[in-house]
Amino acid sequence: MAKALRVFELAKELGVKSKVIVERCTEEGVPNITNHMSTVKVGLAVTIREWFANADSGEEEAAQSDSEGGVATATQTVAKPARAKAVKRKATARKAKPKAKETEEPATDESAPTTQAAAPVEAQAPAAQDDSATQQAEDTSAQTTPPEARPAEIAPTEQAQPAADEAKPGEETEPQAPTPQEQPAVAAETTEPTEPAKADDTQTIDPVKPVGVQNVPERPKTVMPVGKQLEKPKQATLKGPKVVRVERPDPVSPRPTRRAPGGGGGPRGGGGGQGGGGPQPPMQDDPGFTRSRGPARGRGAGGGPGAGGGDGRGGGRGGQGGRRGTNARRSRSNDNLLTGPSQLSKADMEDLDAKLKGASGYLKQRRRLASQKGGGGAQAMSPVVTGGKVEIEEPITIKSLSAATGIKSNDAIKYLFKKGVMATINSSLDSEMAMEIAMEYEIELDVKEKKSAEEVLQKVFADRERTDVRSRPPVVTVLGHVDHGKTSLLDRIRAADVAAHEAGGITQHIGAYRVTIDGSDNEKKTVVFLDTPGHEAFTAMRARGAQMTDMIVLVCAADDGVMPQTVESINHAKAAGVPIIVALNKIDRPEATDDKVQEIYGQLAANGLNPTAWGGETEVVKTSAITGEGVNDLLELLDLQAEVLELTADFGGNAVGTVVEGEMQPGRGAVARILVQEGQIKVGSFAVAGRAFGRVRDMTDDRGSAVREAGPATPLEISGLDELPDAGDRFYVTGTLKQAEDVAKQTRDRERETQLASKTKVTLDNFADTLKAGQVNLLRVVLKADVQGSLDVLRESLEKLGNDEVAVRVIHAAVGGITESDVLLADASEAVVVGFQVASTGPVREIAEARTIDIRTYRVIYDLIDDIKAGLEGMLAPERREEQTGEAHVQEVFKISKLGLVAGCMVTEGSIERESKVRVVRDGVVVTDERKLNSLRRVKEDVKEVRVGTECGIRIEGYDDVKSGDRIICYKVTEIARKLS
Ligand SMILES: Nc1nc2c(ncn2[C@@H]2O[C@H](COP(=O)(O)OP(=O)(O)OP(=O)(O)O)[C@@H](O)[C@H]2O)c(=O)[nH]1
Repeated sequence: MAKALRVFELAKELGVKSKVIVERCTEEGVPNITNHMSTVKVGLAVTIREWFANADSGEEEAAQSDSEGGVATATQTVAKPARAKAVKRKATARKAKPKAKETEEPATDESAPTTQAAAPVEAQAPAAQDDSATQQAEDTSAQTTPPEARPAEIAPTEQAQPAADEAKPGEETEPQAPTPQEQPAVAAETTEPTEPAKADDTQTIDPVKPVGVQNVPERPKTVMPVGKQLEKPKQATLKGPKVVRVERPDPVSPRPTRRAPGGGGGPRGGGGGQGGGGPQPPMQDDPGFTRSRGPARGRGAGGGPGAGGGDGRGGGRGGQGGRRGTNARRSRSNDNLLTGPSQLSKADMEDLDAKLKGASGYLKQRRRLASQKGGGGAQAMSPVVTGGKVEIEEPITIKSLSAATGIKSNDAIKYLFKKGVMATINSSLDSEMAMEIAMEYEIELDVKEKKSAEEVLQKVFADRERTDVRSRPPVVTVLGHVDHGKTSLLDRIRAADVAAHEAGGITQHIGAYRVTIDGSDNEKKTVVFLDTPGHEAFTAMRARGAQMTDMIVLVCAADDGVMPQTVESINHAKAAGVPIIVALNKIDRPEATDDKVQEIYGQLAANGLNPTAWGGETEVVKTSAITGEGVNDLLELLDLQAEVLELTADFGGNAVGTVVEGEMQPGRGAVARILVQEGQIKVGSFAVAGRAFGRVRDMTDDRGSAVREAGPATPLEISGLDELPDAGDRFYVTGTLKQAEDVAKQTRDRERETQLASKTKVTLDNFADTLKAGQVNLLRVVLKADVQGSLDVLRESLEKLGNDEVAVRVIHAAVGGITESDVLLADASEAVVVGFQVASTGPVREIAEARTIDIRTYRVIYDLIDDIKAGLEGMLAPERREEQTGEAHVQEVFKISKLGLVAGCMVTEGSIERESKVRVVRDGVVVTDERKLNSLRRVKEDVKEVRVGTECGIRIEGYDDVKSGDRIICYKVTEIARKLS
């Protein structure tokens, strides 16, 4: 609230005597100003200041031309410095208000003092006047101003009127001195609104600045400008970005720590100040902020960041206030939606996001636009917008790819469609395809294989502390070509005649044997042998054998030499990185001559196994499984090699090993043959192997003896697992059954996922294959086998058979005998049932017969594969071979009654046979084909054959369009059954 002054205070301020003011007031009819202690209302004080200021500025002119006492008196009393300042301010006012200047220009010299006196009222828009003040100003003007200058002088006063008019309408035309009762009321009205309008709105002119004394107190803060600017502040002329106000400002919860102090611009920082004002709630504890509020500056139309920021401190802060203002922030944030990740803080982003979510109309449109352009907000963070590296875990589906990268599922599906791949959101993608899609969006996909519970378990075992490390027996794998004598050699070593019991004389599945031999130092040494099948179909099993072995004995028949599977075995050994010792077996055979041996050495050397006899490093031992020759030498070499390798294992802790084989045994259920590689396993141990888990019920060694506990390098058969594990599965003894179960169940889930994924697996390659499959003749097979390993390799072998036209599809493969459900499945899917080393029961056979389902069982793998191959070949369309036997030229065509058209021909090549097929060629074009002859005549006789150089009459069955000049070609067709390569 503005403070009223006493006369003496005002006099001091103006540098005049109190008496002068009292006298002037009395002269002007101002009531209640009787002595130096009289109270001067604010409005009156302004008027009094003007009197003395006017008197000062018009000093010289007044001295010459103005004879009016009031002004003349004032002129004489105004101090010089105050006068100089007033002149300066006036000049500034002219700059700021050209309009005011224009009104002054017509003024004559005589009117100049008056005009100058009126100008401050107009241009400076001083604080609100009360009626008396206004009246005083008008009175002054009326006395001194020429008629032509009056309207311009009065105008601002009229504009300043509303406040007064409201109180006293109609009084303007008859100016009177206000009554004492009216005056306080008007003063109250005029002083109240002054509060919000602070100094920075006063533009460049300070009409109430003291003119007499330099060190006078600050002008009263409550004094408000009058005239135009009170109601209509001058428009800020900012050049900053135009901010579109899009909605009513939302109340923003104050964040004092984030607010810049300020907002009230300096003289030229008004723009920034405006930006900072308006919608902000007052923050009383923040003076800078408080200054920024208010109707005059708080229009929310301020410039953007720093726009119009003043050069003074206040201006700078005003600019900052503008940047922090809600509207400014919203404007900036919205821009960021389009331009990408912003510099805004997390809090700002959350704030923005919340607003966007709740917004409608324009903002939603902006958000949509931003989303389409891929900028701003959450979208901006998405790799689909930013590109870069993205990790994804297998198995990958379109859905998971979309989730990881932000690529829309539909876009991925469309992409695949364009590539000719039909897919759905749940379709699996191989990693290559997923990467290809990602690359379209400049995303580098880093495909991570999912770490299974088993892998975690494996790591636990790998990282565990070794507590009882000791030397262990070597594990030796015997590899070699089929029938080169692997099993016989092993038999010789372990004195067990396994080969005699093998159906077809072939080792069908992997076996592990623990053999005690006489070591090089005459100590008994134990060696574990793995006997692997030699047939090509068992490649996978051989590979597994090589992976768990310490060294390899490569059996090569001395009468045969290095064969394809010998080379393959060498490659497996090399891949496993284990030493190889060659057993040149069947050395007792007459074909095993020295020359042959040398030839084989050459073959071995050519495959990277240079024999020591040739100066190489590969030991080659000549052996005979029949006579036993060289077998001890071989064992000695193995022992030496084991010493070199210094093989050790941890005999403490839980066992870990590898499944060698699994089979279902009557009364025992799932039986796993395992090789323990580290730790201990006991009857009662909890174990997991692949999908199988359980508690070890019983254990037998390789000789069939029951054991209760076993350590490293021990081949065992164990029962107690709930399912059959696969050959090659890692076997772990776990602390609890739950742990084993968890690992096994996860493996089962993964298998199921993989199976499901493989059903709908989409790749560019297999899509074409799938299409072809519609045209391929499929031989569907239900496959049963005695053990898992055989089943795996049989399945692989069968599915490899076939070509573009025919193929085998194993629709079901399982270990065990042929059951009714196998037959029913085969019936439903038009399949054959094939059993290897398994049988079917009588009732099952009866069902099969009733449904005409073909059940075939085999004991030798060759027979099974050959039969299936023959079945496939039978499905192949036969090859059609055409042989031209003769050609005749039509010389003339006759129409014979009862017979129709007859072509008179000359046989030009071979012979025309009655039973042959013919085609007609006209001008090099076949006009009809695969026709039969209706009649073949020579002269008038029907004949079976007409030879070259002979004329004949030909009638073609169903074709009467033969013309002279046609060629009739005679040919035979033979069909040849095709073979699969
Ligand atoms: N004369 C002679 N015959 C042998 C020798 N070793 C094996 N044979 C014979 O060769 C044939 C095949 O022997 P296997 O031991 O079954 O050969 P394999 O390599 O184990 O054969 P697969 O199990 O099919 O891989 C048998 O008839 C054996 O009697 C040998 O040193 N000398």
